[in-house]
Amino acid sequence: MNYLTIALAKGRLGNESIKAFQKIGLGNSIDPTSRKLIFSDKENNISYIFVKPSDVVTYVQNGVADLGIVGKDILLESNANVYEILDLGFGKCKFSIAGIKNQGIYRKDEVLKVATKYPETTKQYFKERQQKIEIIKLNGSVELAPLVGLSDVIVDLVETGNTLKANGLQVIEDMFDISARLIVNRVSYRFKYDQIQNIAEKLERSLMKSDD
Ligand SMILES: Nc1ncnc2c1ncn2[C@@H]1O[C@H](COP(=O)(O)OP(=O)(O)OP(=O)(O)O)[C@@H](O)[C@H]1O
Ligand SMILES: O=P(O)(O)OC[C@H]1O[C@H](OP(=O)(O)OP(=O)(O)O)[C@H](O)[C@@H]1O
Repeated sequence: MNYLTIALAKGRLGNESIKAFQKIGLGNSIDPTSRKLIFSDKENNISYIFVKPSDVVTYVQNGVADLGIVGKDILLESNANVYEILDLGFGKCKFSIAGIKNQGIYRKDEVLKVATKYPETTKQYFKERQQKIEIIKLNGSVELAPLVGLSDVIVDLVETGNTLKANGLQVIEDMFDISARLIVNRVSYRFKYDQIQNIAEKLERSLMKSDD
């Protein structure tokens, strides 16, 4: 049996990711309350490493990890050279444009100021719609930007809509559906195909069961 390394995100997707592996009889070596960043499961020949959500792609793309779980938002933004083999169905939210007023956002001759944590996805989206924009790159609390006049609109993740509502904002346009995805290093997928496919199929089957 080959040795597999699996990169999981700390934070929001962490617990769901651990649960997904535990449902298929893996991941029992992980202690979510610990500050440790690496857990080895010698019985199943697997190591789990815990990294920042946006770094999961980096570890998988470089082959340090064979597999990873990451939000589709990060995949869109990073344009990573990895295989995305399964939609895991958790971490569901939408990538949306939001603003103070529900008015047309497309102002062909004017530059629209857009605050976001996701500059690449935002640039691409507006380019396809021939809207000139100025990106204001933020690292969080993006909803604040239109309130204080830093931007006209924001591009951010929306789940319940509570953050928008609490700040007097509303969705103007939904861009993409987001959820957690299982990603695989391209070389690992060739050389460890059976083992990886086995895990992916088990995860998929267990997801279908929990949908019932
Ligand atoms: N409100 C949300 N509802 C559902 N899923 C979300 C929500 N916000 C983020 N996510 C998903 O969870 C992933 C991780 O989000 P999390 O909030 O843990 O980290 P982050 O704040 O984006 O990253 P960092 O820790 O680097 O600041 C996101 O990439 C996205 O796929
Ligand atoms: O629609 P809701 O259910 O309110 O969720 C949306 C919020 O969740 C995420 O923020 P997060 O909590 O990760 O904080 P951040 O702003 O620091 O990224 C996202 O950036 C929104 O702000």
